[in-house]
Amino acid sequence: MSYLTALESLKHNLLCPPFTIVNPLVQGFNFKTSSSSVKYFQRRPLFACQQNRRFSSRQHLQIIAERERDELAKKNGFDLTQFQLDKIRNFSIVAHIDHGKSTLADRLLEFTGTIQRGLNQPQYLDKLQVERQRGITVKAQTTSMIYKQSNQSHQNIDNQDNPAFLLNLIDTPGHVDFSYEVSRSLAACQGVLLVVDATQGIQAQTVANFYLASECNLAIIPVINKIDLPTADPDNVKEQLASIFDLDLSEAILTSAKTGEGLEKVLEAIVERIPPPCGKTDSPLRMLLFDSFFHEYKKVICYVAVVDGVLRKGDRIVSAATGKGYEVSDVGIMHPEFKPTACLLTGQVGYVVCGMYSTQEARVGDTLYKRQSTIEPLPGFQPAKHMVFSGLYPADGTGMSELEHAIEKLTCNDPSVCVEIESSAALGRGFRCGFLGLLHMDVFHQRLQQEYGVHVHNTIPTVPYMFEFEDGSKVEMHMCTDRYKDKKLKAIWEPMVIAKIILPSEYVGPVITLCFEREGEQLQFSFITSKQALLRYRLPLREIVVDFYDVLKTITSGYAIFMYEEAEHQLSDLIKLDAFLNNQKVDVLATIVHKSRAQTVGDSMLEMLKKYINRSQDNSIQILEAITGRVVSTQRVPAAPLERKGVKKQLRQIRSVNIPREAFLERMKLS
Ligand SMILES: Nc1nc2c(ncn2[C@@H]2O[C@H](COP(=O)(O)OP(=O)(O)OP(=O)(O)O)[C@@H](O)[C@H]2O)c(=O)[nH]1
Repeated sequence: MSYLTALESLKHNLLCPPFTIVNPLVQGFNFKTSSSSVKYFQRRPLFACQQNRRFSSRQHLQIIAERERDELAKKNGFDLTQFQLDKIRNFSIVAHIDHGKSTLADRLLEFTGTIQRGLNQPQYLDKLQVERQRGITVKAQTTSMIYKQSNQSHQNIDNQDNPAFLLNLIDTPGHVDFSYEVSRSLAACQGVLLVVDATQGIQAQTVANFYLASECNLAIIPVINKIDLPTADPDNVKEQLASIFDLDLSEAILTSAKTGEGLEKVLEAIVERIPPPCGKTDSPLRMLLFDSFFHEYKKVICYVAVVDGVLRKGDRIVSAATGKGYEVSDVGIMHPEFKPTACLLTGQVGYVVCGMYSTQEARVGDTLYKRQSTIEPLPGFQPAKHMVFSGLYPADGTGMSELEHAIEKLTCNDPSVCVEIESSAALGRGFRCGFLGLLHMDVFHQRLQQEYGVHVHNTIPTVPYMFEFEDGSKVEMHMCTDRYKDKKLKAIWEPMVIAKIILPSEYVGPVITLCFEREGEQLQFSFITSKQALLRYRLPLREIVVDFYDVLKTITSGYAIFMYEEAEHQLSDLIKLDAFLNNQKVDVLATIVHKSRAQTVGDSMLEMLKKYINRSQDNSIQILEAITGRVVSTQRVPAAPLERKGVKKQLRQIRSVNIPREAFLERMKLS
């Protein structure tokens, strides 16, 4: 574990009163510790401590801290039993990217006294370093708040004295690449706040999230945010909500997450319009595992929604997916950090620690239930649909097993990534991973480095092609492997999407040109209103995943709404280019390109290889079209003395030809 990771873990999970972070060297602390921990502190002077206490190691500190935290929780007695079903509301905040979800979530946490903070603090629920650096949410976060209605607002509901409600909020990401986080979160909710930026109006993910929530039969509360901005046009947004979603205009709540305007109305609407969960309190326990993450000491921590029954610390539970049994060692809610409770009741959302060690055990969508009871498992989740695949190989001193552990832990927190082992003659052993998009892939790499300190080389991302062989069989492939070298390739089919673009009429011309350039086939062109047009196109996925949306946003000044759904694979003019060194095929150099670009890509690959190839003997390089065997490009590299001494060490020997690692990395940038 890196020092920074340890520190973050301490900050988030360990440091509750009476612990503080101190710098013992700067503050002159006299640590009477074992010699190894003295060394530890000297190398890493920042550490957690409690005055007048001694800790012989980090583990010792951890154990003491956890024991004290549990004692504290018992003393404070966080009692969830007061929140029976009718006093619970579970909801997600959903929106298009940057419409203000996380800011609104922060304000709600402040309003309910769940967090106290000053101005200009980073967003509380965007906890990951990558989120703070990029300014976007990539991970759904769950937090509970206790909301007491004011006398005035409460008079409309019932006649008890100021009842308290347990509100479970899930803040979700807005970018389409993280939509799997949204769909899983919705499974733990009965309603959503659909936030729309008052200056931008309805956008692609507003539409996608609206339909996701509707499909789950959730109550939808439209919230028009950023009304403090001079360009805000809430009336226009209300009209859009009515025309596109058929929502009642009076349902929309106007807010400014910046100034705090409208917050109480939002909380009242949550209590009044979102139904309480409808589980059975006296049935056997059934809970949905909807998220998880890996904790250095406790191992997997599961986020669960209790659908029926009650979960208590010490209960023995079973996973419906694996049949394995566990004992619950800790249970609680996020308020706003881990708050142990004695139990979780029907309808409540919280965390469970039960000794699971990996993603093989903690499967999102799984049903957990009590041993010796018979239950019907919950429906679970649709598997994630991977749009791009890329190889990850250890780099810069990272070992294969280190990378494997890091990927295992990270996929526990991001189950939308699929992983399988692959090996390449050029890069050694690595992993082939599937992602929901390029941003998702980028964020995954960054998290590997920042949260687990591992370094990776990634291969060029590809979409999943379908290879058809002469014997009639078809196989989906996301790398140019030689696994099926005994079969004769007949054709390549590529994944397609049906794209729907809603845009102001004045931008129709440039968007039609863009779709044409990206090999799109027009399916529909119509006008929704006199000012808004609708275009539908069938497009190759490979053209979408790279930069289509960015270009579309630029040419329409950000006004186009873009959505797409999967379509069937299509037989395409694609060809596989194989590279031959001294008449022998080198699988890691193979690539798939459109026929029209075969010559250009073949030539540049050859030039690049020539630059790097070992000239100690006569070598020939050829790029061939795999199906027809047509030679696209060919070169001879004549023998010459090695230019650099010692270069041999860095070379990979393939088919008796030495190729340096950087050649493969450069090759990845081509095509
Ligand atoms: N003026 C103004 N700015 C706001 C308001 N709400 C959010 N913002 C700003 O809008 C930007 C995006 O806000 P976020 O809360 O990060 O948006 P988000 O929807 O959570 O973004 P993602 O999670 O990345 O999709 C930030 O710069 C916020 O400070 C508001 O009511 N008024």
